[in-house]
Amino acid sequence: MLELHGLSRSYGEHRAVDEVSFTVPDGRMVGFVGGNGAGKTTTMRMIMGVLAPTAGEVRWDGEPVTRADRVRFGYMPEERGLYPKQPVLAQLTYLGQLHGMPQADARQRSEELLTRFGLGERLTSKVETLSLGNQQRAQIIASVLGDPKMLVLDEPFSGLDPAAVDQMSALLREHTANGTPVLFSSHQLDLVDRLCDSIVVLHAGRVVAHGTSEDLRASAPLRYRLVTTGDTGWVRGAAGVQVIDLDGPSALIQPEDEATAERLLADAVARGGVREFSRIRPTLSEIYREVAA
Ligand SMILES: Nc1ncnc2c1ncn2[C@@H]1O[C@H](COP(=O)(O)OP(=O)(O)OP(=O)(O)O)[C@@H](O)[C@H]1O
Repeated sequence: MLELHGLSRSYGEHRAVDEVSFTVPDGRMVGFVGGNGAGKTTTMRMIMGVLAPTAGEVRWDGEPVTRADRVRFGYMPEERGLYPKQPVLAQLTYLGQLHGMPQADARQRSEELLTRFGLGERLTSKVETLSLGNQQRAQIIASVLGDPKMLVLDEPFSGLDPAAVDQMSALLREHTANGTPVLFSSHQLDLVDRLCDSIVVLHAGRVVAHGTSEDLRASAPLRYRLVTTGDTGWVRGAAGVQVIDLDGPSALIQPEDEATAERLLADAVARGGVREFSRIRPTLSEIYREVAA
């Protein structure tokens, strides 16, 4: 398990990361989201020891993380790391060896993964001759070589087509199934929602929300869509109800609690036909906009 305790980093007067604390439990996939400049990359660099924290600590399995621990972490940095001029299989084999794999194993595993991800015909191609999406596939493969104990991936899904997203998701799931904690950053909120066991939302260097998508939804305001057979304008006068949007027969409302919602429904039934009365589940994007506002 990876734990961050009060991790902070300043650049001069600017506090890029401000007392960030969260955990990535064994076998769990945690999505790290936040707008441009929120501090995700800075946090990941501190996890990997590329950048020293101004304050706070990273712990691995209950102890302060060491250099030896980090050697066993798979890392996909924002700046990427493959050499453009080198053939892809040779390069991944070399990186596998750096992670302690014997050369033959590193080559076999790299070839197997490259083939699985559609690059079986490109083993001897130089990295720079691959499309950006295919370079990205090779980058992800590089980060999972050598049985990593933890995966820290900075925007691994950016630039991947939907098929590659599914293949890479399956690959990461294989690692969590073996107990490996996975932390990845992304701006693709629907993907994070679909894939992750829990989500950390960073805004201006601070954690503003943390939990499963169900937890985050539960903390979002209670909202219903009410559609009647007539004009629904009367909801404006209903006690304890905030009207978010009103368009003829259709209203988006925010009752202060469930009891108020039930009263409103009874009122609507008494006034005539009710076509729809449904709880609105906010998307992760909507929750994100609320917490980052
Ligand atoms: N080397 C640096 N020197 C000065 N400021 C920096 C440096 N690196 C990052 N910052 C600042 O720290 C803040 C956090 O940046 P960071 O790259 O961690 O954000 P991010 O969440 O990864 O953003 P993005 O989604 O755009 O990649 C930003 O305000 C950025 O300008």
